[in-house]
Amino acid sequence: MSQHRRGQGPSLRFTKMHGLGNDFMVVDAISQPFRLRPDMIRKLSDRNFGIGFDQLLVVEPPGLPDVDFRYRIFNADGSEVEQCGNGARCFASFVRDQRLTNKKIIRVQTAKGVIELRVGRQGMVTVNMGVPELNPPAIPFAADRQKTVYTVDVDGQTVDLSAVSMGNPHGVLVVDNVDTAPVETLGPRLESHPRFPARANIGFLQIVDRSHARLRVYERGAGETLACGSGACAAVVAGCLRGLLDSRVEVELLGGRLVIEWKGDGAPVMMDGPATTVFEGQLRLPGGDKPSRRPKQGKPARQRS
Ligand SMILES: N[C@@H](CCC[C@H](N)C(=O)O)C(=O)O
Repeated sequence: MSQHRRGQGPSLRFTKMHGLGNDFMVVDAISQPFRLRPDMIRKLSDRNFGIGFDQLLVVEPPGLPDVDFRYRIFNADGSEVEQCGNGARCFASFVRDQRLTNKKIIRVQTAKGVIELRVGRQGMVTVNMGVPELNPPAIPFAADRQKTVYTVDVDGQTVDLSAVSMGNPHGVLVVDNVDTAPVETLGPRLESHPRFPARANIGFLQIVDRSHARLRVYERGAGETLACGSGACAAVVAGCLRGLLDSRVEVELLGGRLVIEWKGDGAPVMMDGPATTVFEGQLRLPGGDKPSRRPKQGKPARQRS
């Protein structure tokens, strides 16, 4: 429970976790009061002046029947988003470690629907990430009709990409070699491109063979990360639709490997990978950031203002 010391704000227990180096601050907002403003999230995400993380994950009681928890996700820039695949695996491991559940199959409500997490052996978790969305307005992506590959103008140059939503928006480019791909330059331009009105995560996909791929992702609201689970799912969907990949693919990211399976049209994407706990900590919040019992429902990420 939170405690107050004279002249200081309340304290907050958190756990630092990662999925293949995509790192998280995870907070149990069921057994302690919790609320953080976006500016506070940005400060805490700082790797020099804060705890350092790509995303903040918050565990809340469910708001729907037949669901175990509600899962809220905030990017390092403070924006609330709909989906985080690596975070989902850490979420499953966290709620079991904290004894919030002993179930091995956990149903979780996200801002874009319900996902199912299956806890396996040796820290591995399988996530049913749901059916990918390819309809442009639902991604959202500006296009007059649905296509597998769109040509996008970036400062006078054209780039071919696929647009996929895994609950959150992704653009996927096929490149010859991820080591030399223009992730730092093209990533931020496409992340905030006007054709992605809610911004997007941008994946650079290298096909090794039909069941192996390499991937780097410039994440919306976090920059390039060591791994992006929803990005790996979107990349495999894009690769399958382009006829370049089979239905079961090992995706090599900077931080390690994920196995992604997609059986095609109308089928959900399954993601298999590890979840790792690094340490547990307690944070003294400034007086002005008093947690409240009722966390406010945030809006999905929009254009940076
Ligand atoms: N790292 C995540 C994705 C986190 C959210 C993303 N940056 C967004 O804004 O949609 C993953 O593993 O999927």
